[in-house]
Amino acid sequence: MTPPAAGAGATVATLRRRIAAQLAASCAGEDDATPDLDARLLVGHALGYSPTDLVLHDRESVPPAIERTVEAWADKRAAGVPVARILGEKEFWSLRFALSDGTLVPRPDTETLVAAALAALDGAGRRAAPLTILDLGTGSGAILLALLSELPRAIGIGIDLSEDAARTARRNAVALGLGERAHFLVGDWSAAISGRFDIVVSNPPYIAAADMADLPVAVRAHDPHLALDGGAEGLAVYPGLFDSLAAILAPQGMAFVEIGAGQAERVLQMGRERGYDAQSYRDFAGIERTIQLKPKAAKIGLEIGGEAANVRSP
Ligand SMILES: C[S@@+](CC[C@H](N)C(=O)[O-])C[C@H]1O[C@@H](n2cnc3c(N)ncnc32)[C@H](O)[C@@H]1O
Repeated sequence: MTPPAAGAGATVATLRRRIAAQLAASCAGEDDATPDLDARLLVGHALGYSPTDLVLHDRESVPPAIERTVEAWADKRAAGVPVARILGEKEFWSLRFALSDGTLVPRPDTETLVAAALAALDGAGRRAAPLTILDLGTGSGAILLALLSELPRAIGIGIDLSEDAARTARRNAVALGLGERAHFLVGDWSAAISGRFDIVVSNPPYIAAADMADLPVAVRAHDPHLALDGGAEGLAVYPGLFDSLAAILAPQGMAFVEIGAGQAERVLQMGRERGYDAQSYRDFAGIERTIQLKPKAAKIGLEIGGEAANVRSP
């Protein structure tokens, strides 16, 4: 079907189809292109409708100013800017996260880590316990805030080296009504943390140096380098992070870290060499995406705390 021309008094449906056709043409040949979804997100955002609600409003006419806004956004999308960067927000765990220059766009794959932590807590009968959570490299706060939204008695600290990210995470916590239970600090991983946590989570940078240049432009040009660069083999952060667990993980605590495709064997090994029980969880594509570490020796007692010192508030 030929998409309707611009300027013909667009309805929601005609605008959506025209934008989808423009985006399909601009991304022809890209495997992971989603022109229909992108068009729904752009039109829906401009009109204040969710992508699913949009279909209920298909016959409404679109005010010309909104049509022009959507057209400008579509031109940016066609030039390779991700939808989340155009709109300045991304949904993660069905929650809305504002983004800024210093934050990674949270990825659906990372929901594997959230689901793994919740499943492990359910298995231990601890979902309703007064838990403490530490999120290292918190970015937009996606992991910590998703967990807090599911764990009514938990409190948490998110740390990022990027002050911009820590500020954005704090804004997200307040916007999501979780500001009382989430605190954000600027710091170098857990260097300045004293106290032990029931749950330590991290999605560290894990792109290998050789792969950085091959990343899609949407990632390479729009996600912060600090959030991506995992050193020569992509595994540079894990040894230090795992070493630090001895000082920050409660005796019955659990750590969950995200990994890249093909990294599971070596990261599991790093965890086991340090005396942890280690297991992996797969994402929806079947890729081992999350590693869980648990101290082997069953120690008695649970330290609640997580007192942060010598770190700057954003
Ligand atoms: C892959 S991103 C993950 C962001 C977020 N947790 C998520 O899953 O969407 C890695 C994060 O680690 C942060 N980071 C990098 N080096 C760091 C360091 N030395 N100390 C603390 N955070 C760091 C980056 O700024 C970035 O926000």
